[in-house]
Amino acid sequence: MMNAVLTLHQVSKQFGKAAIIRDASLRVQAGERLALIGPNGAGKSTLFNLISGRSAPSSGQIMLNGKNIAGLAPFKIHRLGLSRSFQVTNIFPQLSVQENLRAAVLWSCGCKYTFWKRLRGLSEVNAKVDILLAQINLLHQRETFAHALTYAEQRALEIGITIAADTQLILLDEPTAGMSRQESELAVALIKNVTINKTLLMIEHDMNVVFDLADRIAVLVSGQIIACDTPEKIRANPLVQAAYLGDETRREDNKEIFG
Ligand SMILES: Nc1ncnc2c1ncn2[C@@H]1O[C@H](COP(=O)(O)OP(=O)(O)OP(=O)(O)O)[C@@H](O)[C@H]1O
Repeated sequence: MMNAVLTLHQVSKQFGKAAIIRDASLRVQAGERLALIGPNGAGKSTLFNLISGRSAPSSGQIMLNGKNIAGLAPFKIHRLGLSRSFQVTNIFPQLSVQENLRAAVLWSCGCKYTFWKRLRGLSEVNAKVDILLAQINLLHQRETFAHALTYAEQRALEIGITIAADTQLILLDEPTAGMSRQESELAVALIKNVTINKTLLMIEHDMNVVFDLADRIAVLVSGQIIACDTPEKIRANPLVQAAYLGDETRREDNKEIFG
């Protein structure tokens, strides 16, 4: 059996009396790209919040490399090897692109202020920033204030911030939301590139992106994982088709994929 980087075992989350996540179990294998899909309000962001420590599950286990991380603080989970991006772009708009990345690199290695004074330390950080700039195709924008980037460039910067810590597991929340088809295609290429030899778990609504990027797809409906399989098997799964074609908001988009 392949190595699981992340394992969810019967994870549930209640908000008051409402059961939002119900007995979710999932294995994310080392090196795979797994997309979490599901209709609006299915609980995808809630599940990401449980995995990344923003909130604690009501019950169940979340194992990161064999260690139960359920209920740990986000920074502790990060130190154990998980980074996440958010649905809403999360950058420092008043800092330049390279300053954003430098801050992420410094934060990720737990560097204190004094670290800046050590030239060797600083040049190591700058070298890492250069690698990140190249990976996210923003070398030519290094001095640009983050607020002046295009939306797609801001999302790329956010991915750079997310991967700065070199964690084994990367969680991306709707990385192509709001992008044009052409921007999405560039973002997919970028994500493929930066997740080589990493493990990716991502929430994504755009089925073209999902089918292009994912090795496997997990489908969440009303807080339950109803299927987790290869893209082809998910496409042919009648339960998934019913869930998607029943989703009024995306019926037309989804007809193309499942219809
Ligand atoms: N803190 C909270 N308190 C109460 N209910 C919540 C809370 N957070 C989320 N919910 C509810 O949980 C359900 C799932 O929300 P969630 O945002 O996880 O869904 P989602 O699948 O990410 O949706 P979308 O695709 O629209 O982003 C929704 O009904 C939401 O109202």
